[in-house]
Amino acid sequence: MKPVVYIDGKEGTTGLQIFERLGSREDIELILIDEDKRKDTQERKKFINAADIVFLCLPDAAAREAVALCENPNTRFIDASTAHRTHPDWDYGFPELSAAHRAAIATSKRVANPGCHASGFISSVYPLVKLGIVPPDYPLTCSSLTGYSGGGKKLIAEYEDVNRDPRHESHRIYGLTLKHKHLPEMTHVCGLAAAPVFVPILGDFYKGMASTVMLHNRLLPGAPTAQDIHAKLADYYADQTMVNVMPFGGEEPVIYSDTMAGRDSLELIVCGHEEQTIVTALFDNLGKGASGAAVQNMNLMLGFDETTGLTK
Ligand SMILES: NC(=O)C1=CN([C@@H]2O[C@H](COP(=O)(O)OP(=O)(O)OC[C@H]3O[C@@H](n4cnc5c(N)ncnc54)[C@H](OP(=O)(O)O)[C@@H]3O)[C@@H](O)[C@H]2O)C=CC1
Ligand SMILES: CC(=O)N[C@@H](CCC(=O)OP(=O)(O)O)C(=O)O
Repeated sequence: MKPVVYIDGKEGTTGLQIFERLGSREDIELILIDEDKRKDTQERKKFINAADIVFLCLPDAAAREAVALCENPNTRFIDASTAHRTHPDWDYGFPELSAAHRAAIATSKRVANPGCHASGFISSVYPLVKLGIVPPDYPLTCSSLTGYSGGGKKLIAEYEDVNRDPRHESHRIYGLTLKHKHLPEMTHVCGLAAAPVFVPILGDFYKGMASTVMLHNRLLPGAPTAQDIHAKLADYYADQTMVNVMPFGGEEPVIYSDTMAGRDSLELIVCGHEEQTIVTALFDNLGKGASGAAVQNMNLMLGFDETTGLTK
C-alpha cells in the first residue's frame, strides 16, 4: 500500500510548491480535499486522520488546530509554520545538521520544518558552534536577503499589484523591532546564549535567499582564518547532497540572492581573510527554505531516497 499524503493549505504558496513536487509521484497516494471544503474543519479532520503524512502549510494558529484535530496515532505531521519549531515534542527538520537530526526525523511523528531565514543562519552557525569554532556566547550578527514569496500570498499580491507603492523597487529592511519570528529557533537549535542581531531585507524578486553571518576571527578561540573556517565547514558537509560548501571565496566576486531560485539545495559560500569571515547561505526560500525541505523530510520519514522529486 502506498503511503497516503495530505497537504493542508495546498492553495497557499508553500502548499502549492509541495503539490508541484508531489503531484506526479507514483510512490505515494496524494489525497485532495474539495476546493470549497478546504477550510471546513470537519472535512479537514477526515483528511488528516486518513493520512500517513500531513503537510501543514497554514498560519500558525491553523497549524496548531490541525494537530489538535488528529486522533489517528499513525498520522505523521510535517509543519511548515512557526508553531512547533522549538517545541520539545517536535523534531527539527534539518537532516544535514547531524546524524542525530537525520535519525530523529526518519522515525518522527512530528517534524517542524525550518523557517527560511532560520535555515540560512542555522546551516552556517550550527556546525560552527558544534565544532567549537564559534562559542555559544559569541555576539553573532546576520543579514538575510529574501524574495517576496517568503511573505506568502499577501506579500506576493502587494508586490505584484500594478498600483503598488513605487518604493517597492528598492530593497527594504524589515524586522526593525529586532524580534523576528525566526530568532527563537535560531537560538534554540544552535544552542546560543543569546539571539543574534538579525537584519532581514526584502527585495523586488519572487524567490531566492542569501543569509550572511559575520565573524571577527580574532574574537574566536585560536583566531582561525577565513580559509580555516571554510575547510572545517567543507569537511562538515562533505557527505551531504542538499547542502554544499562552495570553493573558498565563491565562484564570482559578487553573490546574487536569487542564484538558487528553483532549486532545493543550499550552497554555503565562505569569504574573508585573516581578520574577518562571512558565511553566506544561498538557497531558494521556497526550496530548502520551505517546500523542498518539507518534501526532503517526507522522503526521509517514508524511507525513500531523500532527494526523490527534488532539484539539486
Ligand atoms: N512562503 C515562504 O517562503 C515560507 C512560508 N512558511 C510558512 O508556511 C506557512 C504557509 O505559508 P505560505 O504558504 O507562505 O502562506 P500563504 O498565505 O501563501 O498560504 C496559506 C494558506 O493557508 C490557507 N488557510 C488559512 N487558514 C486556513 C484554515 N483554517 N484551514 C485551511 N486553510 C487555511 C490560506 O487560505 P487562502 O488561500 O484562502 O488565504 C492559504 O491558502 C506559514 O506558516 C508560513 O509562515 C515557511 C517557510 C517559508
Ligand atoms: C519576506 C517575509 O516576510 N518572510 C517571512 C518569513 C517566511 C518564513 O520562513 O516563514 P515562517 O517562518 O513563517 O515559516 C518573514 O520574514 O516573516
